[in-house]
Amino acid sequence: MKKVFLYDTTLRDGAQSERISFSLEDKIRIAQKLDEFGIDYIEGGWPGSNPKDLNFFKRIKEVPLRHAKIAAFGSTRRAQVLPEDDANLKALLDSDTPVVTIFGKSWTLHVTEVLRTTLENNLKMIYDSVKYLKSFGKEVIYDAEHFFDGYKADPEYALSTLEAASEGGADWIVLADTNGGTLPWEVEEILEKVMERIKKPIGIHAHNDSGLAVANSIVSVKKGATQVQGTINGYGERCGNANLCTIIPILQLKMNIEVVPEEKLSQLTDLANWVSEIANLPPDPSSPFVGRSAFAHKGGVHVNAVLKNPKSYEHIDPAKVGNKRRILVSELSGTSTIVSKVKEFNIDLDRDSPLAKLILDKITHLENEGYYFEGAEASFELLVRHLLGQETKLFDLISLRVLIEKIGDSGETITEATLKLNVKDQIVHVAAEGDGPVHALDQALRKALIEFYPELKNIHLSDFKVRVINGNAGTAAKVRVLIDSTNDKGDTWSTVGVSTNIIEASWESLVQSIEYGIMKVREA
Ligand SMILES: CC(=O)SCCNC(=O)CCNC(=O)[C@H](O)C(C)(C)COP(=O)(O)OP(=O)(O)OC[C@H]1O[C@@H](n2cnc3c(N)ncnc32)[C@H](O)[C@@H]1OP(=O)(O)O
Ligand SMILES: CC(=O)C(=O)O
Repeated sequence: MKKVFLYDTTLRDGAQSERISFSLEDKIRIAQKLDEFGIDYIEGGWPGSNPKDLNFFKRIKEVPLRHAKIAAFGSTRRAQVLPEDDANLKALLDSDTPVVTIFGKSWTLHVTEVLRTTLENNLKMIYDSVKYLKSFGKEVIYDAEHFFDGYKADPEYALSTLEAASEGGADWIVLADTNGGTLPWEVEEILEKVMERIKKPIGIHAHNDSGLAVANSIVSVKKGATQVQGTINGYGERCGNANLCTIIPILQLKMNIEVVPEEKLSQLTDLANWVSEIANLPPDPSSPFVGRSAFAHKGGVHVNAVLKNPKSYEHIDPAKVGNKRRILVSELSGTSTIVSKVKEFNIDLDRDSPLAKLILDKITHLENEGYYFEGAEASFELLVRHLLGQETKLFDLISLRVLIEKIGDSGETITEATLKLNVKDQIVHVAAEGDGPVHALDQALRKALIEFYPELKNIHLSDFKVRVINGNAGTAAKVRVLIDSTNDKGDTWSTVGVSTNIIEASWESLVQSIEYGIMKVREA
């Protein structure tokens, strides 16, 4: 099998994603990370588009890269302009990159209706632009925009556009499924025809509008394409681009094509999460290979089998891509799940023990009441420890009161919580204000406990989610409150509370969050 080159366009096509706006600093950091990971080509942006992209190419020249080549992206020359007078081609050359990628039109509809020029002139635009860039010694990648749609409309014309690029001296001909509507077998058939005519290295650039970008990329490689363009996490305009985080492990683990060093592959999950952090988008838990749920087992039957042999429900070893197996506890669990899960807390339980059965019954009952342990593993651990008779309670509640006062439509809302607790046989009575009822309760609880549990100062609430469980009961519906917490070491944990009263559900979740945080500090 020939070498397959990875071409990343997260910084250009990925940035065309609806919710993404990378800063210049973000772009530099992502480029460095992609280089370290072993990506062959990094498309940095369109220098003719905006000052940020222009500056990216200035800045990246100062950054020592180990492996990747930086590509600047743009279009062929404008219809009525000579290459040497074309502002876009000038900006590409000014970027001073070793690689320049230009896209041109393959589809007659785009030539006549979008460029509004003749079919003949479009061929000249492609040929002239590539030839001009080649005369400056650039590696030129020609992206044939809408190639598959163009081929379906007029195969001869679409092929003649590739010939124009090839004759102009393009080093690569990349076929783009720009609208993402092509099916894998169409890609295969069309690629075969292209390869009969064009004797240049071929690449694929697929969009995901039919959910087929990865499939179309993979069949292209199978047919002989040696460059795959895509983005980290599949970011891109509309439904995104081909997801390199899916393509890389498929090529490497299933098709035996080494595209990155093996040790880098085991950093793929970290890379995906890191880029999503920079993009300020939550990671997609269902993302193949790298998602948090990619190797999460929930059904009792699955967990039972995975514990006997992971291959029974895992298509690869998660460690190969830096991910990990997770066993989820829920009403769908069996005793095998419980035994395996409590082992994570260093508790050995026999599968046939009454305690394993008791924990399972309790979970099933509580989930029926609206609890959700899969998303609140700290609450599960506390529950197990209580059932084992281990004391984790920090205090006894004597009374709790929350007052909310607002006078007049424009008056400020004041929220105050009062707590009376028995902490280590001392009665503590405190009040605190907060931005809302949960904040006020949190503030009061901290005030009451800090002198007994000074570790509390390093525990913080990071997220608070409320979900109505039986919505048709209106305001009498039960609510589930999930609280995420963190500590100064970066550990995170989640707890759950359920009640028809949002304050009570929040209190339950809040108390557990603090109990768990203190328990972990003391264990350590
Ligand atoms: C398939 C892809 O993903 S291509 C990449 C798409 N990405 C972007 O568009 C992001 C960056 N784009 C931009 O910043 C701006 O659109 C610019 C700077 C490139 C152009 O801005 P403007 O000059 O104001 O033009 P505008 O965006 O309104 O229209 C695009 C022009 O490019 C022309 N054009 C489109 N494709 C090509 C091509 N392959 N070769 C030459 N010209 C082209 C269009 O015909 C249109 O010109 P016209 O209306 O005079 O015919
Ligand atoms: C080149 C490109 O981004 C496309 O055709 O989709």
